Amino acid sequence: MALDDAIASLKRGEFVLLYDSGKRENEVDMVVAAQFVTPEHISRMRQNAGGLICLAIGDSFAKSLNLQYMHHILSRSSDMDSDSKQMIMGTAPYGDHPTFSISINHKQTYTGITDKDRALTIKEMANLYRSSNAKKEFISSFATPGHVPLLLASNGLLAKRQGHTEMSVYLAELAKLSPVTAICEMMDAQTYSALSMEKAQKFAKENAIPFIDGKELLEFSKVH
Ligand SMILES: O=C(CO)[C@H](O)[C@H](O)COP(=O)(O)O
Ligand SMILES: [Mg+2]
Ligand SMILES: [Mg+2]
Repeated sequence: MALDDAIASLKRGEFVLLYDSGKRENEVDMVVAAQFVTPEHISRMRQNAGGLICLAIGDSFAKSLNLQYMHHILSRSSDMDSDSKQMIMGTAPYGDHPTFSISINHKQTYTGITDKDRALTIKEMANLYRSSNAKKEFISSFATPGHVPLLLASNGLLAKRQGHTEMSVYLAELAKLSPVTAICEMMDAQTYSALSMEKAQKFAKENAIPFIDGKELLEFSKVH
């Protein structure tokens, strides 16, 4: 079953391709468990996916760090005038709220954007999950703004929201890994749009990467 292969791949620190649905973004993300991330993973997401490399984190971890959604931070900001607040996107065209929070760099990075820097930021965030003093270490070891956007998974995961944020964290939990995943949308260099599900499935087959359809994952989550 594709899900067993996906869980095994995540446990080995390898990628999974994750499709949401035609009714949503109609995008396929490359997904890897953050605790295994190396500069090579970032390089492969950059070259084989090409979207925005983000870090999705589970709800209780996000709450332990007091992380908020960016659209809430901006709405509450006194630095944004009321006219400008009309720009704040609370709902995406496909109906979901964005899961963006702040963006970060680990303080030992230099510019924050190189494969080495982003791998350090991502890996150290995953390590933080196991820390007994996560909030204190988060504040002392990371800076914002940075080059790794944090995405906050909804409490209740797929029961609440069926985005790549929640689906990737759910997969990590099924794999009994830290609920922290690095994800990146796959882009199509020929069409300048998102890579189609069909082309992504072909890439998955050619590269022996498990491909997960969000529809199946949602059905699985309803009965497990
Ligand atoms: O917009 C995004 C961040 O680059 C991507 O779509 C990512 O997949 C997370 O968002 P979502 O949970 O809405 O799919
Ligand atoms: Mg998106
Ligand atoms: Mg997405």
